[in-house]
Amino acid sequence: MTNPYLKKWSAAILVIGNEVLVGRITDTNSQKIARVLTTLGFDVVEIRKVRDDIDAIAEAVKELCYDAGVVITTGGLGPTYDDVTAEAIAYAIGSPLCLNEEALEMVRNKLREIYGQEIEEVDEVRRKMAVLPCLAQPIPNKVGVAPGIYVKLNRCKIFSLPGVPREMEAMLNEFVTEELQKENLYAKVEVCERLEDVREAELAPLLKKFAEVYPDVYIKSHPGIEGERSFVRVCVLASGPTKENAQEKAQKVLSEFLKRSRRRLEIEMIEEIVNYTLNRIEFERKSLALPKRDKKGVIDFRASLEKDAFSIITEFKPSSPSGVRAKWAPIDYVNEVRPCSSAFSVLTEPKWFKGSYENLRLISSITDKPILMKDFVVDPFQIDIAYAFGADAVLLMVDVLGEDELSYLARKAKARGLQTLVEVSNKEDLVIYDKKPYVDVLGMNSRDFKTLKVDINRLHDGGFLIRRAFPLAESGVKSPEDAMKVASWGFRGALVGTSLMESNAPRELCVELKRKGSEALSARLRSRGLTPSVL
Ligand SMILES: O=C(O)c1ccccc1NCC(=O)[C@H](O)[C@H](O)COP(=O)(O)O
Repeated sequence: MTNPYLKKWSAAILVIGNEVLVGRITDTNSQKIARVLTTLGFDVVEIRKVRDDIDAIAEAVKELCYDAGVVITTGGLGPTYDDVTAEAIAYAIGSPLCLNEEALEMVRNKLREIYGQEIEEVDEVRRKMAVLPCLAQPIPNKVGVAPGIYVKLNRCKIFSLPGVPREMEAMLNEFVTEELQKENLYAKVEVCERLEDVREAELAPLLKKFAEVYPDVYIKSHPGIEGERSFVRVCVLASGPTKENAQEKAQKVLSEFLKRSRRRLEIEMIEEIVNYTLNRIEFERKSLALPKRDKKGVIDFRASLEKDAFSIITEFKPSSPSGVRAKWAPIDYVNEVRPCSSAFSVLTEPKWFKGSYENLRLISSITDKPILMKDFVVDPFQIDIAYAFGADAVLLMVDVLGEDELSYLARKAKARGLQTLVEVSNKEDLVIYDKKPYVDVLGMNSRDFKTLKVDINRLHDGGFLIRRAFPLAESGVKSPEDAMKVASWGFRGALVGTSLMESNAPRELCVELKRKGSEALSARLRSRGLTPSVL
């Protein structure tokens, strides 16, 4: 029987021989066959080893043929009593055995070549090598005597090759390759690069992420040590309709991986937080019971920011790596800043920011303003968490996620009805991400993640680069003057945490930030002959 879902491009390898099982011989054939099959575009789904036993071989061939479109066996084609592959294949496909005249001629020619004389009659022992399943085609053996066997079991192509490596390789590289190239399969290309001074464990979380985000490529790390220094070779195997296409796909994923891993390792603090978050989410996936969302519907985050000339997102931030002397508990804080707040941002990261999902739920239950869940979002489960605990938008950081993972998570957020605040840390990324349709609000952070220092001058004129998304200034806005500056640089709002959390009078400060930002914005519009309509 054939598996109805059999993929003709999946392949399996069967190594036959007691000598392999008792450890007398090291099997190198399967590795070579796997490599050739992979470069031909096949997915090798299994490599199995079996003893010289007709029933065991036949059973294995049938099982492997159930799931694979191609099965290559190696070993058991010789003249001795324990060479039983031909008989086993015949048994597996339900065919009688026949003396194959073409195969006999191949054996005779080879013997003539070896002994340098005409062979009248091939003896009984050697004739055995020409007895094949009646439906089989013999495969010429350019190096040794025993012909290989090519036969089909329903849609599964079976190639039986000799166990002697040189003989096996000659058949594999010629007959088998030519036959399989007719399949018109996708081309496969592997590209690799070495990352120096890094350990495999440090890359493990990112590798896992890439395997999730790029399910159609195979990404693998190979660690090594040279003297005192450790390195990891990272390889990406991709397939495509043409070799060029596969090469391009593999190279794109590899380059993205190298860029991301170098950046993450460079920004140590972010790397530490992200790795901790990946583990935390694994734990939460098993232990956190998601509540039913209390809030009805999702509030339009962007529309709320657009209502005001200059908007303030007030952040509830109990702690942070750069230090916050927080003076406020959630309810009091919300009541204080409510009049000036266009939206709230609630930290949920527990270790460095002392945030919690409970704060998110609480704040969302006492305000009708939209809520941003502020966390290091690296896993789609966090989107479910955000929704369940009442958020209306999520933060996605370009420095943490890179382009493809970010778009994957953004699509997940959109599917939940949540909006996105995409955060970048440089102006080049502002231009790139402004074009992405899944970005609702585009924020530029003035914090240098290596030193954690904020410098709002880094945002200079950044807002003007944003044409489609809502332009938001993030971090370091402490005074009305700062609000005026970022508004004069084209930003239409600011995300403010530390200065409000540390203030004895956050309402006054927040109102002033909003007023001065709005004034600067209207002055800018008037200087361009425009009438500010939302003031
Ligand atoms: O706030 C930190 O120390 C910090 C450190 C490392 C990564 C992110 C960090 N902050 C996240 C933010 O983006 C800010 O909380 C947000 O922009 C508000 O900034 P601020 O008004 O300066 O608190």
